[in-house]
Amino acid sequence: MAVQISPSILSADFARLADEAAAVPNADWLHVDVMDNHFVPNLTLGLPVVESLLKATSIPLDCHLMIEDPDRWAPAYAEAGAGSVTIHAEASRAPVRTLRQIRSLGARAALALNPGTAVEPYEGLLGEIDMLLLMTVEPGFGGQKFLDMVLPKIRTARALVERHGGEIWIQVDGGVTGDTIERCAEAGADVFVAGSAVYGSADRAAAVETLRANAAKA
Ligand SMILES: O=C(CO)[C@@H](O)[C@H](O)COP(=O)(O)O
Ligand SMILES: [Co+2]
Repeated sequence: MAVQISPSILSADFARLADEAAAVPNADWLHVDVMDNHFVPNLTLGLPVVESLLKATSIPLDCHLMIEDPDRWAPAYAEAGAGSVTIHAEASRAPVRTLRQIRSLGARAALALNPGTAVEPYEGLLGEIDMLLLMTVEPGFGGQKFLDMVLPKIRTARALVERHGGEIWIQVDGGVTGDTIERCAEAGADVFVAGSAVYGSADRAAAVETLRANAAKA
C-alpha cells in the first residue's frame, strides 16, 4: 500500500482555510478534526465549515468526528461530499448501521480507536470499514507527544487486516512527525495524519514530502 499523507487543518489558520488547503497540493487527503467539546474537551468546527471547504479545494476531505453522537451526524458529512468519514468506537452506539450509511452515501467508512481501546474486540467490524484509525495521542488537541505504547496495537491491527484481505487502510493520528512516522510505517500504518508537523512548517508542501519520504524508508 502506498504511503498517504493527510495534513490536519487543526493546526492551520482557521481564518484562511482555503489558502491552507491550497498550500498542500501534494497531500492525498485533508484531515478535518470535528470536535464537539463533549466527546473531547475541545471545540473546533462542524458541517457548515466542511461544506465551505469542499467548495474551496479538490483535495478529498478526511473527516474525523470526535463527537458524542456520531450516529446522528456522520451520514450528513458523507452526504455533503466528504471522501472519508471516521467515527469513534467509544462514541458510536450503532456502528454497523452508521458505517453502512456512510458507505451507502458514497464515502469511505472508518472506525477510530483511542490509545487505550484494544483493537481485537472490533475484529467483527472489519468487513464494515475501509480504514481503521489508531489514535497515537488522546484525542482533543494538536501538538501532543506521540504515544509509543500504540505501536504494538498497530502491529496487531496490521495482522488482523491482512487476515481480512489487506484492503483496509490503517491510519495513525497524533504526534506524527518526520521522526515518529517511520516507526508507524514499520509497524504497519499506511495513512498518516500530521497537523503541527505540516502547518507548523513555513513550507507546508515540503513538510508533506519529508513525511512521505520518511514513511517510505520503513
Ligand atoms: O485528531 C487529532 C487530535 O485529536 C489530530 O488530527 C490532530 O490534529 C493531530 O495533530 P498533531 O498531533 O499532528 O499536531
Ligand atoms: Co484527527
